[in-house]
Amino acid sequence: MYHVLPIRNFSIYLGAIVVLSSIVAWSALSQGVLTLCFLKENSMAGPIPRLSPGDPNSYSRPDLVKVTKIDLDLDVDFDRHILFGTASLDIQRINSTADSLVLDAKDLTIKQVKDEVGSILAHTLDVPLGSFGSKLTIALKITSATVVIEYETSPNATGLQWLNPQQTSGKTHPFLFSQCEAIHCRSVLPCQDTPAVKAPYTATVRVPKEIVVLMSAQRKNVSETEGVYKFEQSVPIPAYLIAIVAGKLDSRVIGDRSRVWAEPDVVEKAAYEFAETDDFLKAAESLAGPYVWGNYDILVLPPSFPFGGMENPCLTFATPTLLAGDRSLTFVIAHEIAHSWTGNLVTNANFEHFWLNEGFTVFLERKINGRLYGEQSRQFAAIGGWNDLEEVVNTLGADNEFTKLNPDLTGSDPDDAFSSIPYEKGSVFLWYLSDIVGNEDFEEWLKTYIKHFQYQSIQTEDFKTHLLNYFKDHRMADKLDQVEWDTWLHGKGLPPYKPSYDYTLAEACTALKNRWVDWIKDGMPQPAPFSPLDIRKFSSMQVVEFLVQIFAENIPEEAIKQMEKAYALNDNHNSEIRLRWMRLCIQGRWKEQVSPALDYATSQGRMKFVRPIFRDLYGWEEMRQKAIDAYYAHKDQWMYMTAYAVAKDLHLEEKKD
Ligand SMILES: CC/C=C\C/C=C\C[C@@H](O)/C=C/C=C/C=C\[C@@H](O)CCCC(=O)O
Ligand SMILES: [Zn+2]
Repeated sequence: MYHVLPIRNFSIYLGAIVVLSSIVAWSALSQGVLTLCFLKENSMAGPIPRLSPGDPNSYSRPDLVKVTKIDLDLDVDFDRHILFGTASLDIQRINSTADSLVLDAKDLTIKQVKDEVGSILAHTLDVPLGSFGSKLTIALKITSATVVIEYETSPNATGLQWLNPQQTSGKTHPFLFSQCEAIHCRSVLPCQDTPAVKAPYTATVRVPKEIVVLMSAQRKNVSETEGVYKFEQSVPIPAYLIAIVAGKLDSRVIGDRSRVWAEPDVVEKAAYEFAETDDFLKAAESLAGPYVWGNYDILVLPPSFPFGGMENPCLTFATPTLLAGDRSLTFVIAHEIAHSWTGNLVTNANFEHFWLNEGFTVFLERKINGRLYGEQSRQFAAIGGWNDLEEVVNTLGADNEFTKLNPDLTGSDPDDAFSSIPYEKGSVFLWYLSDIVGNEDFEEWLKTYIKHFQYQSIQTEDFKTHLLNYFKDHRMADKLDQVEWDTWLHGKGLPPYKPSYDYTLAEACTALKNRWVDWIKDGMPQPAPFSPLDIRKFSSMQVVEFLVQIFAENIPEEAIKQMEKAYALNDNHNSEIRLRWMRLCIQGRWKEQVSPALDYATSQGRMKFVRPIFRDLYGWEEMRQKAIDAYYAHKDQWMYMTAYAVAKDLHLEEKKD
C-alpha cells in the first residue's frame, strides 16, 4: 500500500523525535572491531533545513569526499521484489581531513560495508526524513579508496516498479523498471544522490532465464543463456540517470545507432512509430554538437510508466501512450534526444536549477522540430507550450513558489515542485534571449555553452555569466544588460514577455473554435453546421489546439454532445487528444463520459494524463467519490510517484503503517 505523508507535516513529527542510540563507541567501529550499524533517530526539530550546502535534497557531501565511480553487482529477485548485491563506490577525498563518506539511502537494508581490501567499515544510518530517506555515513580509513556496500532494496522502493505478469502486455513474465529522477536513485542503491556528482558506472545484473536486462549504459558481454548481463556507462552521469529494466523484451533496429526495445507484441508498432529517430539525432547534432553516448536506443515500457519519456543515457524510457500509430507524438523522442546535451551533458547542479535541464531541452526539442518540419511547425509547438504555461500558472496559482524558474526547494520534495514551469517558462526565457541577440547568434552561443559546460553540473548563475560574457561585445549587448534577471529567475507567475509567435498553423483551429462559439451564442440552431470535414485536414496537435481553445470558452454539455456527433472524438485514441476531449466533457458535466474518462486515466500511469482527470473530477463534487474510489481501486497498478501525486490531487492523506 502506498502512503502519503505530505512533507509539510514532517516538522510536526520531527519535534517529537529523540536521539536513540549511542551505545557503542564510534572509534571501535571505525577500527573495524565491530560490524555494527547504528539506527540513529533524527534529532532535528522544526522545518526541514537544506540537507547539505550544495543540495537542499541530498545529505551527501561531495565537497568533502566525492564518489568517482560506481560498480554494481546485483541480483533481481522477482519473488521478493528486491534487488540485492553490492554497490562499490570509488572515492576521492576533496577535503584531505575528511574521515567519512556521506551517502543518501532510502528504504535500503545495509548489510555490511567494507573497503577494497575487505576490512569492515563502520556505518550509521539515520532515521529517514520522508521523501529524502536516510543519511548513510561510512567511516573511512586513511587508506580507503573504495567502499563496498552490501545491501538490498525494499519491495516499496520508490524508484522501482515491480509488475506481475498480468500487468504486462504479454502476461507471461514479470517486469521491473526504474525511474530515478529526481531523488529516487537512493531507493535503488546507496549513492550521492545529487546531480552535482557525476560518475561513470558498470553493472553486472543476474536475472531468471528469459528475462532481458537493459540499463542506461552500453551493453557488454551479454550471456542471455546464463541470465547474466553486464553494462558500462563510461560517460560520468548523475545518479538520477542510472536506470534499469528487466522483462521479456525484444528489439528492432531503427537506425545506424538505434534500436527500439519493447515487449514482443509491442515492438513492431514501436519500430514504426519511432522510425524518424535517426533524423532527430542528426538534427540535434547539427544544433548541439557530437553525440557522445555511442548508441541511442528507445525502450517502450508498460503503460504504468509515469512520464512521457525519461532521458536515461543510451536508452530513453518511453511511455506506450506515444504509440499513436501515425508518428504524431514523437516530439517526446526529440525532447529525450535533446537531453543528450542539455541535462545529460550539461546538468543542473541541484533541482532548484531544473530549468537548465528542461527549459533548454524544450528549446532544443523545438529547434529540432523546426529543422525537420519547418519554422511554422516550431512556432505552433511553442504556442502549445504557452497554453500549458498559462494552464499551470492557473492551476498552481500565480503566487506559488514553484512558478519561479529558480524555486527554493528547501524541505520540498522535487516531485512536489514538478510542473511544466521549468519546461515552458524556461524555454520562453531562452526564446526571449534569442529574440534579443538574433536567432543565428543565439544558436552559435548555445553550441558554445554546451561545449563549455559539458560533463559538468552547473547553476543558473553559471549560465548567466557565460551568456553575458559571450555577448559582451555584441551589437545587442545593451539590450542584454536590460534583461530583468530577477523577474525572470525569481519572479512568480507568467513570464514578463510573451513571444510574437507565428500563428499560421493555429489559425484554422481558432477559426473552427469561433464557428462553435458563434453557433452556441446563436442558441445552437439545428441542424448543427459541423461535420468531420471540419477537422479532416487537421494534424493531431491541431485537434489538440482546437480543444484547448474551446475548453477556454467553457461550452455547455449540449454543444459537447454535438461535437461528439460531428467529430466522433470518443473513437479517437490519440492520448493527447483524448486528454483534452475528456477534460472538455468533464468541464461540461457530461455524466456518461466520467467512466470513459476514468478508464483513460487508470489504464495508464502517465501523470500528465492521469492527474488533470482526477483533479477535474475532484472539482466536480457529484463525481468526487467516484474519482476517489477509482484511485483506491487502481493506485497499486501505478508507480509510486503517480499514486502519491493523485492522492495529493484528491486531498487524501494516508499514513505509513
Ligand atoms: C522546479 C522543479 C523542481 C524539481 C523537479 C525535478 C524533478 C521532478 C521529478 O518529479 C522528476 C521528473 C522527471 C521527468 C521526466 C520526464 C519529463 O520530461 C516528462 C514530462 C511530462 C510528460 O510528458 O509526461
Ligand atoms: Zn525533459
